[in-house]
Amino acid sequence: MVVASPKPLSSEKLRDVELPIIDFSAERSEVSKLIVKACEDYGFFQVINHGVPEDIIANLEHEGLSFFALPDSEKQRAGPANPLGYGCKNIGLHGDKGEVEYLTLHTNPLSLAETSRTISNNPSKFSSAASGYIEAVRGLACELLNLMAEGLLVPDTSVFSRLIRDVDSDSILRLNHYPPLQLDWDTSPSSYDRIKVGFGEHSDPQILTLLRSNDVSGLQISIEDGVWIPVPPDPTAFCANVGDMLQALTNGRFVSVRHRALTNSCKSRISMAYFGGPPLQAWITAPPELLASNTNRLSLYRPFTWAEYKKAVYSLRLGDRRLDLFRTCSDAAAPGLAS
Ligand SMILES: C=C1C[C@]23C[C@@]1(O)CC[C@H]2[C@@]12CC[C@H](O)[C@@](C)(C(=O)O1)[C@H]2[C@@H]3C(=O)O
Ligand SMILES: O=C(O)CCC(=O)C(=O)O
Ligand SMILES: [Fe+2]
Repeated sequence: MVVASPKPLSSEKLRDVELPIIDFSAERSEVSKLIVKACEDYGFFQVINHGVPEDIIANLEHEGLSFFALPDSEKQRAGPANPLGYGCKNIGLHGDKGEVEYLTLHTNPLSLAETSRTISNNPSKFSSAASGYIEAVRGLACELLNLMAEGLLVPDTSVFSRLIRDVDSDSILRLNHYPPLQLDWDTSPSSYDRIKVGFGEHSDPQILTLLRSNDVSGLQISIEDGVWIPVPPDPTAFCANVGDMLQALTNGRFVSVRHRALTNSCKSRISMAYFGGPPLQAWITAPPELLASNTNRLSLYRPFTWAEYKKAVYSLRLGDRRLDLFRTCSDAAAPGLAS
């Protein structure tokens, strides 16, 4: 069957680019150089041979699929997403919509145990699958952040990872489910336009996101407005997204990647994203070594706390470029926020 794209997607360009794949089992200094290059060029890479045990991933995927298969009335017990909990089609608080249902959980063990009671009839099974996954993926995220600091020649190599290892880190686990689209036989041929936006264009606000999906395509990244690069699905890999906080912490050397997820398949897509965030009171400032490499030794962003940034995140729309609001030079700020 020919798959056509609906109006909002048809004016866009798709570009076939080979995105960086990092083999985590390769030699350390080589890995750190490649990661830095990927974060500078794309703010994105895929990690293979990452060492997160398959059964840990499979357990959480199984729990997620069981939850999303429940009748609506049962899923609603875990909602509405405010912002934690179950949400369907509404993203955030300002009218963003998408063909997605999701569960957003705080990684804090007490919060996780509490939310699990609304998610499953066997809450301890759900929370142990989620906490096993969080622990393993946080370990990988910390290692990647250490490699980034090494590659950037920052002497304090745990300067970034410390923020997400902190017991008070404000990190999130999110399960997204993009159901296969139903064919509507009795309407016009346009009902065959099967590509829909599951999760609209945005950047992730936190430091680093590690996202794992099943073998169904949908994720795309953009490094140029209106041009999209599809990410080949690989259930054995993790996608790493530089978040807004890492862009600020590297004084703009790394770019927080704009991305989105489309639903385009007869198969349902499930993704599990770990968003490594700092503690609420943490100050976001680049280490001095990264300021010195900047031509005029200035910081691109004014110092701010994650709490202050998070407030801005939740007061804005999904696609807004919020980091621009924190730039030091007013003339360098983007003229406007996306609608
Ligand atoms: C529209 C929104 C949803 C979001 C909070 C926001 O106001 C803007 C950022 C969105 C985002 C994108 C990445 C993650 O999926 C997320 C959990 C996050 O931290 O920022 C979502 C937020 C959300 O769905 O609550
Ligand atoms: O499901 C995906 O592939 C992307 C999800 C995403 O970008 C997010 O949850 O922030
Ligand atoms: Fe995202």
